[in-house]
Amino acid sequence: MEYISTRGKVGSIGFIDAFMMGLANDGGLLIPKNIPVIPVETLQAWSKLSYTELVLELFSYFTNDEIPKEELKQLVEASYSTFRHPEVTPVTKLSDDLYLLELFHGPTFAFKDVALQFMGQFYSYVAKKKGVRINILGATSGDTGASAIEGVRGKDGIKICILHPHGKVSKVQELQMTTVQDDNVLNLSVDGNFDDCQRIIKELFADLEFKSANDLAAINSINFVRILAQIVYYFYAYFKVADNIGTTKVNFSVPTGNFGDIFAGYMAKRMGLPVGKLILATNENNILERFIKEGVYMPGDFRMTYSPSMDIQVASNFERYLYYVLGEDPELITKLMEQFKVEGEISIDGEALAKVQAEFAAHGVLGAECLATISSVKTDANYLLDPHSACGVAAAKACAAPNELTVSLATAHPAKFNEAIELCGIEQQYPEQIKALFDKEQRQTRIAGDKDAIAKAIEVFYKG
Ligand SMILES: Cc1ncc(COP(=O)(O)O)c(C=O)c1O
Ligand SMILES: N[C@@H](CCOP(=O)(O)O)C(=O)O
Repeated sequence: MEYISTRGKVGSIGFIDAFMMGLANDGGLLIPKNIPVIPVETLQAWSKLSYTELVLELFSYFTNDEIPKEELKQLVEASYSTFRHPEVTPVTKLSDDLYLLELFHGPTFAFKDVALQFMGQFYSYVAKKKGVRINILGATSGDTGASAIEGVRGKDGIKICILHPHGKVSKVQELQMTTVQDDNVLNLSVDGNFDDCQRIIKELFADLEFKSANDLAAINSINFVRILAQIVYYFYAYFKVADNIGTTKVNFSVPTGNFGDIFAGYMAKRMGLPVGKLILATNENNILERFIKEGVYMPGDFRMTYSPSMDIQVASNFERYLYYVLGEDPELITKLMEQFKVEGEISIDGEALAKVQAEFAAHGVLGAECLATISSVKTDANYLLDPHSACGVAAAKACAAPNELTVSLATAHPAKFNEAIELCGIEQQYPEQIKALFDKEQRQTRIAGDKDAIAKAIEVFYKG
């Protein structure tokens, strides 16, 4: 498998090079040159595998044997040995046609651990094998940061700097990031919102001189390995709920912000998994809902919501999807992304929009509906959803036709977002690991949302 950029100016590169490049050097996003299609007989064989066995089988289509089999197996097993559930991402039934895919059994209680536990192991492997320094730079609306830090804290040859929007993450998310005392971790608390943090790191990655001088590496979903690891659980969940592997269709409802998770679902569908609709759930920050319904991709006003990790307007992975839906034309994508930078809008219509609407449904879940969903699922099924997962369930109910089988992604544990849970009048017990955070000392640096100031701070940290 070779990897190319959505903007066409990187050439074809291998798996490890794509991992290390993160954001494509031409400013685009890396994608596999061809999407492998898995035959039905293979799907049937895969349906009997454990989670880690499935990871290895699926990765084998993407890694080109660049990592010797036995070493990859050790990395994968180490990655998922930190999960609290033996199935890694178990599926639970909410009703006859609605299932939850629980993605929060990793160390930081959010779906990010599924990919970032592996990426932590993989960065460490590459640092040792190649004798290179790795300086991770990431932006977070709360969950990626905690998970990425957990994946690499204390690891030799690796430093990590995470930008989070000051005062716009939940208390537990903030504690998870800022109570880590390892010297290889820097938390910058940025005056601004997540879009500002993401724009700044993308600009720093796009400055190739700065990127190379500082050995920058990416852990956000701009890195294709994040997407790859997230494709696995769509297959795993499908195998748990489908009666006839290869023919039964299953919808997936996905709480969405940066479009990484649902793009992994799109890839799974392109790989031959019988996915019905991909149901995109947003909160009030609903640029993607508007795109799917109207074909217009244009940021609205930033809103703080009960699901802060999804408080995102400019969705990183949208460019990857646009590339596919508009006929894999890198020149067109380059033009459209330039246009977006200048005019702040991309519009599609006609056949392209019809294609989008055939693949996706969308529902914007406002605050009241989010809280009502948490309350009703607690009452009806005695299951406590976090506010992001509640958006997924609300969208599944709004978009799936009666009797269609739907899996809704439970992307975080409710203990991370007690602010919303309390508003529902529900008292929850924190897991011990989360309770312990409140007694720890915090370390973070407040900084203006200014690219140059941030570049200076991270340079000092990486060189120190
Ligand atoms: C708990 C939670 N749910 C959903 C999302 C949205 O996922 P994505 O950004 O991949 O669309 C995020 C953030 O990414 C998150 O942290
Ligand atoms: N919601 C995310 C935002 C970053 O998304 P990513 O998937 O590109 O890392 C977060 O929790 O930080």
